[in-house]
Amino acid sequence: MISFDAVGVSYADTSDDRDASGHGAPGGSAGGAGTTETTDTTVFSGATFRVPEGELVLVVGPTGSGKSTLLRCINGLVPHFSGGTLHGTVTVAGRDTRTHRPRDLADLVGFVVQDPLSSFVTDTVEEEIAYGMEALGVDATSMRRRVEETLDLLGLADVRGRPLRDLSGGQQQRVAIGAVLAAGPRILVLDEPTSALDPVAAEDVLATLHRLVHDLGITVVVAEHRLERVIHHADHVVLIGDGRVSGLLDPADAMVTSPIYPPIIGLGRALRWSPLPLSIRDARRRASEVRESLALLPAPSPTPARPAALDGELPEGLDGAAVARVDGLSVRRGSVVALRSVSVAVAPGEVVAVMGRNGAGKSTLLSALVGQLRPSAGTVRLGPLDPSGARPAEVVRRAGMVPQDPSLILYAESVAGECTAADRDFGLPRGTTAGVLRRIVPDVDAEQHPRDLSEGQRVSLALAVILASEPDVVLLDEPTRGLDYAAKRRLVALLQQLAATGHAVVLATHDVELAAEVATRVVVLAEGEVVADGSAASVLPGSPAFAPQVSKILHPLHFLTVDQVVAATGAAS
Ligand SMILES: Nc1ncnc2c1ncn2[C@@H]1O[C@H](COP(=O)(O)OP(=O)(O)OP(=O)(O)O)[C@@H](O)[C@H]1O
Ligand SMILES: Nc1ncnc2c1ncn2[C@@H]1O[C@H](COP(=O)(O)OP(=O)(O)OP(=O)(O)O)[C@@H](O)[C@H]1O
Repeated sequence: MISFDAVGVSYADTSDDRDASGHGAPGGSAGGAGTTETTDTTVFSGATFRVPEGELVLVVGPTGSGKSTLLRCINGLVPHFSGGTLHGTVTVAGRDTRTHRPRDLADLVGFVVQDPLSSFVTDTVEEEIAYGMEALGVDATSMRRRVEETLDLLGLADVRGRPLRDLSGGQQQRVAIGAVLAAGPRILVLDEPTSALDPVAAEDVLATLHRLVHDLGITVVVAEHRLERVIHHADHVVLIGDGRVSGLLDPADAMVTSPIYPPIIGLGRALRWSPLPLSIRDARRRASEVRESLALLPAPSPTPARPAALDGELPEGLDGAAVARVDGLSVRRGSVVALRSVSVAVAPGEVVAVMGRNGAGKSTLLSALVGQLRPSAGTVRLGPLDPSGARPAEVVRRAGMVPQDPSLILYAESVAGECTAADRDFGLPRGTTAGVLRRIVPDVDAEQHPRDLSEGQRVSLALAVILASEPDVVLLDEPTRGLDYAAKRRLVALLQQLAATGHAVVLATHDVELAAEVATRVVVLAEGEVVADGSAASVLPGSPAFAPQVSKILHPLHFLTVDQVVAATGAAS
């Protein structure tokens, strides 16, 4: 049904001949380069595979390896709108994408892009869900029914009339998925669909996709970095990296050698399990012996190692040393009370993960900490400073935030320009920001325009700009979108280094594996209130939503990460 025959894509270095929106010149550059002297960069070549009807195929590859590019070939965005040059042939249900533009494929292929906000064409939730159906001429009665079904399916009934731009990041991602699902395409292509979803919402969306594949024969192609969320739903895996693309592989076979693998596979590999289990259930069965032997050993030391005095709740006496604190904080956003009487203090050396369902108030808390939102009650302090009354220059010295949409803090025309500007703005030695960027993702092209970066590259650039300046407290809003496991490990190392040198880190995240690796403390918000606040080892394992894979497999033992198990058993990582 989807057929790739010797497919390759290259991008011309065309920063001069693009329109301001960052999309290719109208008509694209199918088969041709831009209007200026250009050099082509090949993203991948020689992709040959066929996805049969009714399969769920997962595309796996490092940050910037070409997953989005490959997905865009399926609905014709490459070559028609993304500026890429297409080699070879892609056909979808017999239609050649070179001669069929995205709108000629819209009845067949639904596409959920990585950045939901950029895909919205209407103003409110209901309108957006109905829009795709209207465009396809679905009759009013069916449309009404499908809108209701979709609102229920994605937990959006409560926000149905709300403006899209006032929704939280996860709520926006749900709308983007719902809008595409409601139109009922035969083929669904989703680019990192769960990156902004809380763990329960992510599981719901994937269970829905699974049902569509199994019950209705829909074909689904999905690219996702959080393999722990998807791998057990996949019929086949396509690996992409170093410019090459595999054929369709059995998921368990692919995981034996894939350089990218979730913790369950890391554990299976370390303990030399064969075949490798893909589901928690299979892994738990396989792990019964290990659980027994680990139970005889002392409990693992918390990760990461940190001063004992800072473990868990902020000890009294250290209160005065808090680099950031909110007391009795309430924040109203339009008609919504996003935070209610929240009190949290963060000390130097802490890495605090703020977790909670979509819309729980995580981004609101971060925005209030940098003074972007004013309290309706309570106080916010960065050290002694009240950020909402302070000059921006005073705030940025104390707190730096990477927002959920990283492009909000990127202004320059090139990666190098962005890094130089950050060095200058923060009075850093030349090359500091570029050095931090290289530590997260080593091979970003310095001349590239930020708008042309892959999502993970763009997130990394924003992280580098903020981390390089080393403010007292670093605030990161869902910082791992687009990041592969290796980049995440490098980010974890950077954050631990910052914490070890007396800085504090607060990250709002749904990435439970990241929280398990890096958080010294976890604060859980629900409906704007703090419902848990303690060490990662005390908060994460007990929660069905936030327990990391290793914890689920070894429950009731308190192991959170593969490294802890390796350290305890002496197994090879
Ligand atoms: N429009 C474009 N013009 C020029 N280069 C591009 C363009 N889009 C992507 N690239 C480059 O092509 C490569 C592949 O990008 P792509 O977005 O397909 O990667 P990805 O695997 O989806 O990344 P991520 O995991 O970060 O989402 C990257 O090096 C990126 O910088
Ligand atoms: N600009 C806004 N205007 C009105 N309400 C808003 C606005 N931004 C967010 N909200 C609402 O405030 C509540 C908290 O949103 P917030 O973005 O803080 O949640 P979150 O926990 O970060 O969610 P997510 O995990 O989905 O990113 C949600 O109900 C959201 O819809």
